[in-house]
Amino acid sequence: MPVQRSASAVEPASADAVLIRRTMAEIAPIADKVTSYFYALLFVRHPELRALFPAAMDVQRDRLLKALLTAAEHLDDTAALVGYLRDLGRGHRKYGTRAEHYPVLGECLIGALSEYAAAVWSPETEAAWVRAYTTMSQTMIDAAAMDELLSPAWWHAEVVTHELRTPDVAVLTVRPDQPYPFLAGQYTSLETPWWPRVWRHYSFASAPRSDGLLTFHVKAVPAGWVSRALVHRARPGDVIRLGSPVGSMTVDHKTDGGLLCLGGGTGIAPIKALVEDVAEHGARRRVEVFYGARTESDLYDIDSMLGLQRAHPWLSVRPVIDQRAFRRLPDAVREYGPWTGYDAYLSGPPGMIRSSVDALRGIGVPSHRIRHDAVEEVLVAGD
Ligand SMILES: NC(=O)C1=CN([C@@H]2O[C@H](COP(=O)(O)OP(=O)(O)OC[C@H]3O[C@@H](n4cnc5c(N)ncnc54)[C@H](O)[C@@H]3O)[C@@H](O)[C@H]2O)C=CC1
Repeated sequence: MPVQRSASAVEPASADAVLIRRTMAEIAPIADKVTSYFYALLFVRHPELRALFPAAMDVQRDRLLKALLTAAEHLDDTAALVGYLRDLGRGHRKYGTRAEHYPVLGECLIGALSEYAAAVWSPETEAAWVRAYTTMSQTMIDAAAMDELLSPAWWHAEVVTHELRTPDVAVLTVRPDQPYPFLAGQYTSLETPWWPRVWRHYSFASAPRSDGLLTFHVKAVPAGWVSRALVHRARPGDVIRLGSPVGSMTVDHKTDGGLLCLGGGTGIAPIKALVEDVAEHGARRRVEVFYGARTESDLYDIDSMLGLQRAHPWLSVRPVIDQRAFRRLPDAVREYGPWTGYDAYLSGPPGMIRSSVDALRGIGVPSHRIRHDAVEEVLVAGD
């Protein structure tokens, strides 16, 4: 989830924040070594915790570091940091993380940092890390405990339909074992039975339905264990696990402004959910969808998007095919408009999101009207 800076972010850095940022700057060039050493310490000292992590640790290593960097960056921005840590704490329930694991992780983290940031390490630095880690982990523990009262740590969901739309894109429908509340535009984490403890993000491809079924669009990517299993191996009857819904790319039904939606490739999934959401709320707000794909055959969901367009006079769907027009999605959007009074929703590969944000800002769409999931989340989505 993107971390929104709050007003307090302009305050001068505290003494602890200065020491922590100094450590992070010191380890930045050797970050891989530090995270490997951290996990080595953890698994040697506490072998019983190895079972909480996936067999292959590549993505996991990056995630720990990103979380640390994000926390260090926002250390003096309490409101933003607390929101981020609460999400992280809730998200860790599905891994089986318990309150007593946090001090153990903290000791190994400080062990790894003191080893690799020896040049700037001092008793004051250590004390700053202990204080920061204790406060941050307590926020995660409290959020997880609150969440436990409200929802399960994960849901089982049975695959009901599996439709191969192109040689590498499948549309799956699943039935959760208990009610699964979410909002159109959100995403979840998903684990397959073939790669235990390897979780990947997927957006819901439809608004909440009365029969409780959920839909996902999955593209098999070359080194993507989860995506390849979902596309080429999953069949009706298989049972997957789902984490809690997350994400803030949702429709504000208190306003009636237009929605400008850019969906690139399987990024069309949450856009379709948003369209259904607007339709269900009976609002007559304009929704303009630009659906980008590399080739005609990659537009795997165009028939159902055009079906929605026929059913709803307030909706327009424009396919943008790279090969045919020699231009990409953001260029096409620039040619239409102006987009005054519209909120923009972007979903697709990280490069598309970045260049669409630039294009929209360039034609005067204010940043606060541009919504998308954090690019770091999209990077590990769908592997
Ligand atoms: N919530 C979200 O933001 C979601 C994101 N995704 C992500 O969307 C991606 C979809 O991948 P594919 O279907 O293989 O898409 P793709 O690589 O085939 O590209 C789809 C469209 O994006 C455009 N595009 C790609 N890179 C661009 C760039 N640098 N600048 C401008 N336009 C660019 C292409 O021209 C094409 O129109 C995955 O990375 C997936 O993780 C998927 C679902 C939801």
